[in-house]
Amino acid sequence: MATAALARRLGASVKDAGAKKGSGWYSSHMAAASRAILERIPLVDFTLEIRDARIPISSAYEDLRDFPPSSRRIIVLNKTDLADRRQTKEWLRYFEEQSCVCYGINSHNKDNIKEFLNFIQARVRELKKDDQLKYTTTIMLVGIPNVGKSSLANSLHQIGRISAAEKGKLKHTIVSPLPGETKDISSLKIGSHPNIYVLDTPGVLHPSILDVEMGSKLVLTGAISDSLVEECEIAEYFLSILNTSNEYKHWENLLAKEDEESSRDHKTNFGGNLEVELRRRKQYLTDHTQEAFHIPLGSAKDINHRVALKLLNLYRTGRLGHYTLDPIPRNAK
Ligand SMILES: Nc1nc2c(ncn2[C@@H]2O[C@H](COP(=O)(O)OP(=O)(O)OP(=O)(O)O)[C@@H](O)[C@H]2O)c(=O)[nH]1
Repeated sequence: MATAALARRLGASVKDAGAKKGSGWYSSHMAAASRAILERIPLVDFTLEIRDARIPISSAYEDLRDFPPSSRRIIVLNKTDLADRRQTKEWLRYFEEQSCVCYGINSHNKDNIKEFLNFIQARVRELKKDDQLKYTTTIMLVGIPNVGKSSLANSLHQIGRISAAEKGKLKHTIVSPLPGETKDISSLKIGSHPNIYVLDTPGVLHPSILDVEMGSKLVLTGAISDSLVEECEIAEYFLSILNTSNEYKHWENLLAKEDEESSRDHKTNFGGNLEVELRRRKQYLTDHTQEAFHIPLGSAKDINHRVALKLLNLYRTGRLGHYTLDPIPRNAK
């Protein structure tokens, strides 16, 4: 079946699941969080809207849709390591053309975080000229579930404190591959002179997703829990995307390239041993990729389910290539 038809079928299942009271993706904690976030927007200095770089439009935070672009609102496309690099550049250009301040980032990459911290500090200096610099700056991270708000908050906290030579224990907000794990608003210090704090907030989705294709992208990228629909249906949708892309042609190169990138990142970030890391990585990829496509004995339904889970895990961790699922709007300038 064609990708669009599969997206609509999966999106319809997501929509039906969301409509079931008490068991959908919208929970009472989201309603409370949405109100708490809206109350704080006028009080904070900056609002960072975190989106998933693979779905820059589908992952928009609904409550901010009607706010006009402003230098105090920054759109952050996170998980750029999982998206198509060329399309991310086009998306950044698109947002700039819409007069939005926009930044692309991989929250797990130390160099990205350092550059982003410099960018934030420059914005803070611009906003708080002269004596205002002695006052504390607050930055609130908002977004739909699972886009990486807590990961970004933790990374900024870690790097910010090291560069400010701050002493004391590092704090952590909850990071999880499952959506909806952050339930409270928490603050982490990311800079001194001036003091800068980030507020990590729970992910909030709109109570009803009207666009069925958007629903299918949200479940594939992990913003909506897999438990609401059949995992086989999600995997089938991913396979249809894979079939229409050229990514699989790069799979042979992907292994070598990822080895190279991963060991370089590992060395730069954590000072690891190159050879050991290369061996570990190769072994991991070989084991896991073979495991995914090896058909174990068992009922057909069980096998399909296991393969679907593995496939989704490989896709979501970037081991099957880089995909941007939202196309740039045709009427873009
Ligand atoms: N590949 C990749 N994974 C990321 C990145 N940022 C976060 N993740 C992963 O995405 C998942 C969700 O991250 P969280 O930081 O818990 O997301 P969140 O937006 O706080 O989630 P909620 O609690 O649902 O609001 C985790 O498995 C993270 O490790 C990134 O830049 N690249």
